[in-house]
Amino acid sequence: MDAMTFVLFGATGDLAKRKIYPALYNLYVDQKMPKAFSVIGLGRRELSDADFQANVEKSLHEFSRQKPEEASQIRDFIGAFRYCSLNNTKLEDYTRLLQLVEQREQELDIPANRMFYMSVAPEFFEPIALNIQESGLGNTKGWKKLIIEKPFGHDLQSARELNEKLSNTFAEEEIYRIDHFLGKPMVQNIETLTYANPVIQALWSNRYIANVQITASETVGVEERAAYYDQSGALRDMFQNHMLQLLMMIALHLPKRCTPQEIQYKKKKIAEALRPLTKENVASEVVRAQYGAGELQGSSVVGYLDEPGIPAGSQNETYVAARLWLDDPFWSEVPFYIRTGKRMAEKSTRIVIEFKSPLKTGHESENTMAPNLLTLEIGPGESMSLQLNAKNPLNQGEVEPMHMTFKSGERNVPEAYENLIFDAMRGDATFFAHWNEVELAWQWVQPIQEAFAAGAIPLDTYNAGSGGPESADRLTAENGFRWW
Ligand SMILES: NC(=O)C1=CN([C@@H]2O[C@H](COP(=O)(O)OP(=O)(O)OC[C@H]3O[C@@H](n4cnc5c(N)ncnc54)[C@H](OP(=O)(O)O)[C@@H]3O)[C@@H](O)[C@H]2O)C=CC1
Ligand SMILES: O=C1O[C@H](COP(=O)(O)O)[C@@H](O)[C@H](O)[C@H]1O
Repeated sequence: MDAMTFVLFGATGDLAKRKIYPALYNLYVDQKMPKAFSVIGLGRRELSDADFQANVEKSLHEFSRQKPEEASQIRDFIGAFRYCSLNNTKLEDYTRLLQLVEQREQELDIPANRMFYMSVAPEFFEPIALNIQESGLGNTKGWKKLIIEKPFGHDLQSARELNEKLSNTFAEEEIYRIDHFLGKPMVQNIETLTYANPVIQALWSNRYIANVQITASETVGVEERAAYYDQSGALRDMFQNHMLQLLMMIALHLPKRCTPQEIQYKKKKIAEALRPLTKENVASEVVRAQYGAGELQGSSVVGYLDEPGIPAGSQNETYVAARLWLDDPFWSEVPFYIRTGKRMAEKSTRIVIEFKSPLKTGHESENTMAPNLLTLEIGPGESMSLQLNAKNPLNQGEVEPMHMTFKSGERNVPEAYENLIFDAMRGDATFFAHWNEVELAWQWVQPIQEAFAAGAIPLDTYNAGSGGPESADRLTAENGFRWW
């Protein structure tokens, strides 16, 4: 692993505290950080290096997967951190930053390899990239890379503009667009599952698969993010990025272990194969809804419109479900159902593959037999479970479902941000969103955005703590299925 300087914009923010510092620390403990590295934290507020280091240490005690125990290890780790007060939009502030970066490179005697991480609000993505270029920070003799947070644009046009601007400073292969769902261990496992298991590989097509269901249900509501979420909604916040990325990953055909470039190529092919929605059919393929008041885990919770900061009469969706089709030889005629919502009964992100009914046997129990299901539980907790049918030993005439389940159990597995930062450091883009995928995903959701804006799709309601709006059942039922 190359020695490097990690330049973090948004170092005093929530994401840095909860995810980025713990990720760096766990990589350090697991000896996955370079032998020599320096971290430069940036934000507007004035902090001394000591204050900054104390904040980082506090975040590790609170949020790290592996709790810091050895004082010397912690000291060594946070000793690599320096702070520089900077306004993202002021070019003159970058002169001080460049000086500090160069000074640290000299002190540590490391090459000018620079990893820039934009953990700031999206309106700063463009000015930061420009200032990195203008200040000379980007003209390095070593490598430079950019990790960029979501959201990447708020529609097709703004995403294209952002990409265009970033490309003046960073080449595509230098940009690592974070989609943290791609860092989740079970999602990273999909690739291996499909190429390393002949049993699964043989079944991975429309010949055996009846439908694919991707669910991300959350119990949390809008929390303290009203200003962002009311502009974003479930479509932009979850569907365009995380959910479509899961679809691309699960639909991949991997006859062998592939390079990052091959995976990106295959994901692009899947995204291109998504059958476009039209003005005429969008309302029949998409359901949107907003949560009302309800009961969740024994407590009453308010509806979306009564959440702090939500404007009266907001028509923003907190739930989206859709039926998608891939015009691809492997997947034609297989519906993909996607749903995601806030304030639902349970927190669960999962993919369920429903297999076609068993071969016709003429046996009377055939119609009542449960389908074979392969369930990949992505979080919280990870498991993989296969539902098969077996004879009930107490009633020999009866066929009943049985489950074979693998749980990752007590293993203290790395978190998404650890996996992703590690991959970016070593230059592996397999689990990052390539521009082609991002652009195609925005292109696919555009008719939905337009239909929402025009009020062409009714905004249904569902009670907080429920399984979502009943109207979503239509999407599966119309093809003879149900949600799992
Ligand atoms: N928090 C989360 O769970 C998630 C966040 N994200 C994304 O990560 C990014 C950061 O989010 P989050 O950490 O929550 O945001 P916060 O609002 O908590 O932090 C924003 C950071 O930006 C800095 N900042 C704001 N304005 C300026 C400025 N003009 N110049 C320099 N620094 C500035 C702030 O520092 P200061 O106040 O000192 O200036 C602070 O460090 C966003 O893109 C978000 O969408 C993505 C997924 C989850
Ligand atoms: O990106 C986001 O993801 C979270 C859900 O992530 P998870 O890892 O907790 O499943 C979601 O709550 C948030 O609204 C969205 O911005």
